[in-house]
Amino acid sequence: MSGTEGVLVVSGTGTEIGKTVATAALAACAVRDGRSVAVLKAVQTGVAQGEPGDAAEVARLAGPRVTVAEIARYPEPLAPATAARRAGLPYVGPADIAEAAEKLAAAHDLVLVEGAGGLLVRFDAAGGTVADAARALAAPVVVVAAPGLGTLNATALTAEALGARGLTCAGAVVGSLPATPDLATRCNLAEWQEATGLPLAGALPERAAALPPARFRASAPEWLAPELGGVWRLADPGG
Ligand SMILES: Nc1ncnc2c1ncn2[C@@H]1O[C@H](COP(=O)(O)OP(=O)(O)OP(=O)(O)O)[C@@H](O)[C@H]1O
Ligand SMILES: C[C@H](N)[C@H](N)CCCCCC(=O)O
Ligand SMILES: [Mg+2]
Repeated sequence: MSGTEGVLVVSGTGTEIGKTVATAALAACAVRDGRSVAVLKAVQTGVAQGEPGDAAEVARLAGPRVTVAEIARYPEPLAPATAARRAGLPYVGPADIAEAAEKLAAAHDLVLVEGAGGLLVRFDAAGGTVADAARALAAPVVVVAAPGLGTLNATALTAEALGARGLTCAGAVVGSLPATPDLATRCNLAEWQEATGLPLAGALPERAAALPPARFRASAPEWLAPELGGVWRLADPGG
């Protein structure tokens, strides 16, 4: 089994797509392989101070051996730049994200950086994105995507945006795969690389986040391809 090290940015085709759950699975695989892991939720929006956000969800699923951190949070469930402006709070831009990730990387084998929403969501008034942070870090990007009808276009657009910025994709991961995939999903999985330009490197079952955490950690390698630290392979989806 190979795996991940250094800094990896976990982005996706949009919000509520399974980035946090996929991040927890990536972290769990690396911990199982004996690596020290930190997860940085760059900016959390839509969660009040003291409430559990994405970092807490990663800690719950991936376990106490994973260091979790968050740079800032803003109360309204909006893009970070918008939420910061409306709250009258300082922006957290790509350079801040890169600096925080580098600090964590000095003390961990693997740092996973989760953005907010998709790749081009704005973090500051200058329009800085998590793609800019990935560039500053020279970090590969994992693209978490939906499985069903419409995902091929959204994933291909994300692939183009990565390519235009000279960024490397570490693989696309389906964030939540139904137990009984419909026709579009089966066809999407079969055509993924050809249609999107990104290699498919895993798929989390839709029940993953509801599993008891110990079971989540034990099962995570089944959901991620060897290049992401697991043993997943695409079974014939019948598309
Ligand atoms: N594989 C899965 N199993 C169970 N629940 C899932 C799975 N994938 C996503 N979910 C649920 O869907 C919701 C959105 O997932 P998640 O929080 O990972 O999205 P996200 O892409 O990280 O969104 P954001 O942009 O807000 O960070 C959550 O309530 C999560 O528990
Ligand atoms: C609040 C939400 N869950 C995310 N944290 C932020 C998503 C911003 C998406 C912006 C957009 O693409 O329209
Ligand atoms: Mg998230």
